[in-house]
Amino acid sequence: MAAVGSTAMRVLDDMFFPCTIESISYADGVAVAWTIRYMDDGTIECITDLDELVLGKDAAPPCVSLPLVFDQVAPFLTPWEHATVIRNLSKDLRALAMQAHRWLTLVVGPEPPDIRLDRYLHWLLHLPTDAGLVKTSVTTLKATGLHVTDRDVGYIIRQCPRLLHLGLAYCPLVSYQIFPLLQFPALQLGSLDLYMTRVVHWEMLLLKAATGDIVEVYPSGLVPFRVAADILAAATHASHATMTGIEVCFVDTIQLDATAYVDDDWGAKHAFSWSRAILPVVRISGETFVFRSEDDMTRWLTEKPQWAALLATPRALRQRPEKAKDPLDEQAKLVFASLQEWKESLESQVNALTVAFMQAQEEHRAAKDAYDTVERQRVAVEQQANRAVLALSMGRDSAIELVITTFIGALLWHRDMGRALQLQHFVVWDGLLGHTMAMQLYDAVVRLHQVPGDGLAFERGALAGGKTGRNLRYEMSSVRGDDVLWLDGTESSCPPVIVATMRQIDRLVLERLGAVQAELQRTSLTRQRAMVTCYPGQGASYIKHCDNPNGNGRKITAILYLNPHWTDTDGGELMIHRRESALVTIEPVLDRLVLFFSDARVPHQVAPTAVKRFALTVWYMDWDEYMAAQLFTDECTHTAERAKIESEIRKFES
Ligand SMILES: O=C(O)CCC(=O)C(=O)O
Ligand SMILES: [Fe+2]
Repeated sequence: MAAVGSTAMRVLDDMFFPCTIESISYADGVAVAWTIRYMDDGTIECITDLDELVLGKDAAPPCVSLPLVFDQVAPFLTPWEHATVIRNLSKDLRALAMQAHRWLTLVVGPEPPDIRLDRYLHWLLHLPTDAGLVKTSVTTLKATGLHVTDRDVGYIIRQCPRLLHLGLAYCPLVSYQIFPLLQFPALQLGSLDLYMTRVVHWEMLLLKAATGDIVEVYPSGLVPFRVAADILAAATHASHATMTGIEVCFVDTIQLDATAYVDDDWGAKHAFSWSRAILPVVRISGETFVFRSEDDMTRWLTEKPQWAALLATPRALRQRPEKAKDPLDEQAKLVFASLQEWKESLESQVNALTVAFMQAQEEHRAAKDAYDTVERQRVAVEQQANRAVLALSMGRDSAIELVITTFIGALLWHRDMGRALQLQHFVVWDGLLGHTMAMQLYDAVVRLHQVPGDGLAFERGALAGGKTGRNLRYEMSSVRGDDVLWLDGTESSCPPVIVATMRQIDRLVLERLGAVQAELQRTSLTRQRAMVTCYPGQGASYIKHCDNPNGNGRKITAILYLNPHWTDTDGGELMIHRRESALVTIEPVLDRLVLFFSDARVPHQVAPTAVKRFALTVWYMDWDEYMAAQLFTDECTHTAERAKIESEIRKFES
């Protein structure tokens, strides 16, 4: 155990510093701190970690004392280094200085980067040493940040005859010319490691100017950087001057700060110290160089004043000399300009279309809103109307029902006409033909009734005819008091207005109503001949009946009334029988069309008429039912039917 006064070595970063133990502090009988005094500079320090001390016999103090070393180093130091660095370095320096001639390995590295220690290295290499006091090897020289050149490397090698390995880290300017040193037989140097060290293939650049003068440029001032090419490529303003294969461009758009760092193509960072914005970029045989500092450039320019003139007038040089116009270039420019124009016009079209599209979208949205609103109103009206029709069709007030039904017919037309037909089995539609055409039809019918011609003569309305219409037919004016004329429209003397009217009713029933009314959609409808009727007055009527009581094929009865002068007292109303003995009364006024299902759903009658009453009736047949009635009514049915009709007639007569 070491005692106060014994010698020791303080170990820091693998370095040994001789010291003596001044005092030892104890806590609970255990040593916790050692106060040591360094032998070289006499400073005192307190150590709490015993591992940092090597105690014992080997810890012999070196014979060189600090004042000696410091005195020799001092002349090489700047005042700043003197004040701040030397204290830390002195221990290293002294230890190293003792050993230089026995070094086997030397690694020169970049820390700390901002302290130039090449002077110390030179001093170290020349320092007389005492071989008896140094250790056998030193692995690392930590005095770094050296600006090592080929010359320095050569010097180190010559001064350290035992050096087996030399490592250079971040020494930027070492050339290939040092490699032959490795083969030099008098040296033992076995390996040279270049860690991130830029090796250039020239020591000195000889620039030959136009005058024939040679300009010497040392590598420490001019370094080829890939980034220099990038600077040049990025430059929007560069002035050029060329002299015998050397091109100098002054780039004035790159602002390099005094401390700008630029990566070179070895990945190393190089500090630029340019306070000016104008950066000369030199191109020699295709390689691009920049000066790392204004100092370097100044040195270079001092060698050759004509380059300085170039720098002094960079702005005058900025204008590139006008090239002779190449017609192809001109052509390309025109094409480019027209393409550019085209592109711009397309862009503006796209913009305009986008605006229009957005407007249209807006309008569409507004229109859709408006449509939705109206549609909602329509549905509400429709529902109200349907409710009213339904309520009335229960038979409470036939007069109002008629009005409502007519109203609905006028308002909602086909679709809702189909709905009305569905609900109440009949509909009334006023103004089928329009007044003019209706009057033409009226006139034609009256004329036919007055002046029968070409076989178009009215006859008494017949009854029965049975299911097929071919069985027993009879006339009985107390049952049916009209005169009738059947027309199919092909008769030569058939008035064209009748044909047009039939077509109009067809269009309504077959095309429109047939397309929307569910029951009619399922039926294949065909129209029969038209029947023109004239109730001659004097109380002529038609008693309550159904047009298709027995499956004779009639599906829809359509009656168009033709009485322009009808008044309340004329009678002849069509009376439709509803449930619970309610009656709907329909006046047979001009151009009023009544449609109803021909079967038992709509029993109806014609009230006694005081005046002549004209109408045109057509029946739309359910073709399947009609054909079945025609084909499958056998003789037996005929006989039974006939007997039944005869008994009916007797009943009427009695
Ligand atoms: O003319 C009318 O109003 C109805 C006639 C009728 O019911 C018929 O002919 O079957
Ligand atoms: Fe009828």
